[in-house]
Amino acid sequence: MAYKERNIAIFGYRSVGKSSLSIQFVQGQFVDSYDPTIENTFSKSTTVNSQKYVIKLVDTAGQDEYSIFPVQYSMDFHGYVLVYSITSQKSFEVIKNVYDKLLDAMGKARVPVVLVGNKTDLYSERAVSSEEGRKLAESWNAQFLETSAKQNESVADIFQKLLILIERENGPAPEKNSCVIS
Ligand SMILES: Nc1nc2c(ncn2[C@@H]2O[C@H](COP(=O)(O)OP(=O)(O)OP(=O)(O)O)[C@@H](O)[C@H]2O)c(=O)[nH]1
Repeated sequence: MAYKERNIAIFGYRSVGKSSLSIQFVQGQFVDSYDPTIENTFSKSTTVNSQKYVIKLVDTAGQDEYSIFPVQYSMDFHGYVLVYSITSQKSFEVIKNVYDKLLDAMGKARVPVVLVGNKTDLYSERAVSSEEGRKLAESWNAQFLETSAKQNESVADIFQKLLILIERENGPAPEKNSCVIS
């Protein structure tokens, strides 16, 4: 069966776990060291609903509230993973900012996005409630997940959900209703 190529970029404040989520998804391992990313591209095949996909995953350099949205990420990308850490209110504020800039750069009212609250294993340091995350995602019409890259919790679900969203966005138009009212 033919496979579909999907380009996905992962955004978020510094140190929220973008690289760790990418490496956990692509290589199935967690590296407990911190090495700030400039930009990294990963490739991974996966199957969702019997459709094969090859994902090109671009792990970006951490953004902050002053970052200018890198315009190259608004072109040729099918969907986005927006990550904050549940231990950092600051990272939650930054991700709202990143989302606004992303929409501006794309010139669209909505884009396929999965909002991810990472580091659930650090539950004693939680600073952002699940409810806050869920509400933000709802306001964006996006999907929401909490994950732990460390414990490989819900990491593959991020990409499964995003591929389904992208499919909806790019899929064939719904069949016209052939019912004629006279
Ligand atoms: N406990 C815990 N630590 C995590 C988790 N995910 C990432 N970390 C740690 O958080 C630190 C930053 O992780 P990275 O994956 O490098 O974060 P990043 O968002 O790619 O960082 P930048 O490249 O600076 O933007 C590292 O020390 C990771 O080991 C997680 O789910 N749980």
